[in-house]
Amino acid sequence: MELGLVGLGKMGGNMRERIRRAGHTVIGYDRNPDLADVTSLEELVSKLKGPRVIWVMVPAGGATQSTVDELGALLEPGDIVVDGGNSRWTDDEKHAEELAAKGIGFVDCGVSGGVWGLENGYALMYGGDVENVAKVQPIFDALKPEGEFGAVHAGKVGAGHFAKMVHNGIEYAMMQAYAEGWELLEKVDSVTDVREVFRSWQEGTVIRSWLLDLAVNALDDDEHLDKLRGFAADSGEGRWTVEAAIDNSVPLPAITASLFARFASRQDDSPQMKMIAALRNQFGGHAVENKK
Ligand SMILES: O=C(CO)[C@H](O)[C@H](O)COP(=O)(O)O
Repeated sequence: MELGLVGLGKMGGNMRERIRRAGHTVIGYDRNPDLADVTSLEELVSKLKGPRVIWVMVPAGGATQSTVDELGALLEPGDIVVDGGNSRWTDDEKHAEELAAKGIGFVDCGVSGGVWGLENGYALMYGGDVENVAKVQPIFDALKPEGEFGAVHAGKVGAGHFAKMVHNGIEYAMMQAYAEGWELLEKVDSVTDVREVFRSWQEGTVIRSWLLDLAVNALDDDEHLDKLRGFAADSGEGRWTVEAAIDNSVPLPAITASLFARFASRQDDSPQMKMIAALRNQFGGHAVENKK
């Protein structure tokens, strides 16, 4: 089948290649002309035969919103827009309604696989009407990993991004657990080769996982991670997971703590620990450390 793909960055560029390898025609548009097959969204739409399927793979928020708005003005009834970015699931219903008013279908799809997806396939979590999902199915089949699992029609519009958001929340907590264990192992003198401990865990243990494999890759590149600064950004999915937990009164202590650990990583000094130190000093006369 034919697909229009908007956004050819780290994810979209490799997805175009994987879909082409499966024998489909992909016309890609990106603001960067070096990556694009066409020079504008208008040209992209004009080159596709209807009913069209356009997959949007741009950053969540403003960029996705403006792309959906522009496509809404260019597409025709019966066409479908797929949002494959890491959009907040609450945006999906809005996009579906906006496009439905013009007879255009909408499917949301959480995509996981990162830079390894080209070879390994992309895990897909999608939401939307059965009829709309069916029109995109050949593309889902091309992108998904080989084998029985790796793709799911999670429910109605928004369910795909909700499932991906929870996946990323779990990703936060798992990474935090490996990171904490690694720091503790590095701290003690009795363990002389932390990297080999991590490597040994890759087989037979209850904590083996792809994230653990990636941790070993990272330690092979830089045994004590000396080249890195202890700073971690976040793109929003962890926050949205915690917000959804609050809205639904679901306790998420591990995921919430892993999000907050990232915030702590952005401070050179801890204002709240100054207050703790001051209070311990006030009530117990405990020693404080003064700035040099
Ligand atoms: O979707 C992904 C992996 O599954 C992204 O790589 C992930 O969302 C990165 O998120 P953050 O910047 O918040 O760590």
